[in-house]
Amino acid sequence: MESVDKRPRRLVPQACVWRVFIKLLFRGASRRARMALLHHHLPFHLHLPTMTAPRARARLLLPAATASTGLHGGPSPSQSTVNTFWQWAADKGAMASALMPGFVPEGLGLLAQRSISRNEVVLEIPKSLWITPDLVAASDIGRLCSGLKSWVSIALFLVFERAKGDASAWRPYLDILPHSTDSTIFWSEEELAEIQGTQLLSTTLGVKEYVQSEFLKVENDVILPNRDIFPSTITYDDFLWAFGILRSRAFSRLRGENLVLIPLADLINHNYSIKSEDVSWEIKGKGLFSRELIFSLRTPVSVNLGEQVCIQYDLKKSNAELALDYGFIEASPEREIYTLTLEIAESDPFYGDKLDIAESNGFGETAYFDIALGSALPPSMLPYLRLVALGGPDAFLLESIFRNSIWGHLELPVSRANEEMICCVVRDACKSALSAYQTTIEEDEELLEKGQLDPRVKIAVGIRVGEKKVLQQIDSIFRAREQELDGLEYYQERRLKDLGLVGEQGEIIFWES
Ligand SMILES: C[S@@+](CC[C@H](N)C(=O)[O-])C[C@H]1O[C@@H](n2cnc3c(N)ncnc32)[C@H](O)[C@@H]1O
Repeated sequence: MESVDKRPRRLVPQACVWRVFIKLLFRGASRRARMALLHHHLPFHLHLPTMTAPRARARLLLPAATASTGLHGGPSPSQSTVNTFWQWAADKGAMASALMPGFVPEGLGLLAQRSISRNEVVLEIPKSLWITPDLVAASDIGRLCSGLKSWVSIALFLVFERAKGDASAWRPYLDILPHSTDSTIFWSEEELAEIQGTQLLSTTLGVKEYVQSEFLKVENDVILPNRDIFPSTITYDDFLWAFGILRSRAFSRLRGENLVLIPLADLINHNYSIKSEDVSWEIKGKGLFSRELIFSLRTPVSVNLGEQVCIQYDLKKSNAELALDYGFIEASPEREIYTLTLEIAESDPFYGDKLDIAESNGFGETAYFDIALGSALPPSMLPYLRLVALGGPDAFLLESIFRNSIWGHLELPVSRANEEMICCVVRDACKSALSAYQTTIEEDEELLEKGQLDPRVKIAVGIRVGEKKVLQQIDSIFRAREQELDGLEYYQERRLKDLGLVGEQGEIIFWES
């Protein structure tokens, strides 16, 4: 579905003259997602409400949620509700010979009714059962939805149909949808206090702010002027529910403008051990001349009778994205991502030249670098950092005669002052970010080892420990670099070498005239 930009807090390093902003965005993958799907929707600056951590401590040792209250606190659908939905989907042409919906630890899921081989087609859902912007356009509220973003029109459709109750043709589907998930957008203030200091907190607040602003627009422009069509009150919470449903249930390639909800197929849960993503489903033509589109789902692994058929939702999502979209995380280092956001400040005396250089090399005024636990820094991060920090005696490199070669120069240390500056700024930003967390890595790890955490607290602890580890890793990379400053080769030395003016031992060669 349409993504939203996530503009978290800015960190201004104390000791350095230029600014580095650190914030969480959807990871590298995320960056793609952000660019493709959402980035024009959020205001750049977000205000973070003050979160009070101490009240949240009480939750730490609560037992895990019990099945009787439903996975996410709301009532679970009853077996008969699930049966009604199953029958309704079959009547509308859904084909599922080898599986059935059933209750599983993740809420509802798809259970194998026999052994199923890898790559076997397990579900086929005709387009007539999909909820698309076109379906909304042809519905009772269709004429009111022209011009709305895809996700806004489908969200409005979901809350509109839900408010109709028995009168809705979609009731059997709406009845099996969860009341909420463990996505951070549904967390209480007390639960959010558990992620105080994290990029995920600012992202979550940013997303909620975005949803609220979209709701206010749709309320003013569509709902309130059409009271005859929307007789019952539709609230921000209803709209947030629909947003959460779309984020957690739309398949990864069926988002943005292509947003589609596919009932029954959207009961498929995620299994971290499945490493193939794209082969699990496709959209293909069926029937005479292949005119009818169907969504076809294959099992990516073989499954025994009674087991769940699952897929891999998205290999590239960070834990923060998983927590935000679906309400779970994984214990794997490549999912533990911190996004360093760098910016060429408008107040920089060389702003225009730097921006020009950044743009000629595929960057902008702001650049996002996703850093994963245990992985090297993204290759273009150091050149960009050096560019942002360039000034003083090094500023000659910004002159236009260097324009074609500057990026090559920035890939190597420019000067001691420049290199020291980048170490200082990044280390300051890391220290500042680390000081905002309420707990240490050791305290978090102890909590995780003890177990018995409420699912949301477990997500919170996993997220904050992951972010802190990545920040420590970044800090240690730049600490090591700081210690090497005297041994590095800088631009002037390289230039003299190129001109043959430096001897084997690094001495400057003079000529006799
Ligand atoms: C596409 S829906 C799958 C159907 C869902 N289980 C239900 O009850 O409607 C995605 C949601 O299922 C749950 N889910 C899926 N895979 C999960 C997993 N591996 N661990 C925990 N929850 C999972 C999360 O609540 C997620 O937001």
